[in-house]
Amino acid sequence: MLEVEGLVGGYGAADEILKGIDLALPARRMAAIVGPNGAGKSTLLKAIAGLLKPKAGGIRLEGRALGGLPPRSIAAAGIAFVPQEANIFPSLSVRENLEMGGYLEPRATVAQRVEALFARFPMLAEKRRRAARTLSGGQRQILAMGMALMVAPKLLLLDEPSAGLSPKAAQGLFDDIAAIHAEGTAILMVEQNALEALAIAEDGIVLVDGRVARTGQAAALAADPEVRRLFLGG
Ligand SMILES: Nc1ncnc2c1ncn2[C@@H]1O[C@H](COP(=O)(O)OP(=O)(O)OP(=O)(O)O)[C@@H](O)[C@H]1O
Repeated sequence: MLEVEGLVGGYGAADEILKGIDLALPARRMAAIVGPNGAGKSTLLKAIAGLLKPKAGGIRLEGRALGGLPPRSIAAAGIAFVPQEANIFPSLSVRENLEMGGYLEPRATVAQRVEALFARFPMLAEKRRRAARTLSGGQRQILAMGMALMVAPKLLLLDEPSAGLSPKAAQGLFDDIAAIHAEGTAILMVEQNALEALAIAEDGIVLVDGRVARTGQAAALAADPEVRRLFLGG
């Protein structure tokens, strides 16, 4: 469903963070992108979401070229991006945040999807009138994912969803991510908690210095002593 070919790009004219990335993700599949700090993992997600203009290479969703399109068109094509930071509106209520997530959708669809998300995540229903700033870190991440799910995306891009969470909160969040995937959404997730991410993903992609160093079945990569030693901190 998603094909990335020879993707080169960075933040300025001179810097090249992504040095020729190739990857493919079938429909409904989940892949974890892991690798050392500064490898370009977040940059890759930003490029797919249209926040960075690639210098070279292609990005296709179901055969349609997306490289160079504005983020709004990429969202409309079915890709929703949850950035690592500033991914909710703190002063708006939980419900208003979800409504913002669906601002491209017709009003009736928004109301329906908010109700579906309340049924799916009872915590969001319970706190629907609370300002988002009063949520815990893990609850904020669920709200941020809920906002992304408001467009019923084919592909969800998650940038370090467990960042800053306690191990227990992170595990709860990973369980929710696994459930969202099981319900049929393809997910490409960047994670520092590499082993936990590989445990819920089907595929693993190890990114090192702007290039794909290894790909394979997530479980096989997590069990590979060389991958563990070189890329996953032992
Ligand atoms: N907004 C930005 N402007 C300029 N350079 C940036 C920006 N964001 C990231 N970079 C640079 O791009 C490179 C890759 O960063 P990126 O955040 O993609 O790495 P990462 O693999 O996600 O790392 P981490 O695991 O530490 O989050 C780094 O050298 C970083 O300094």
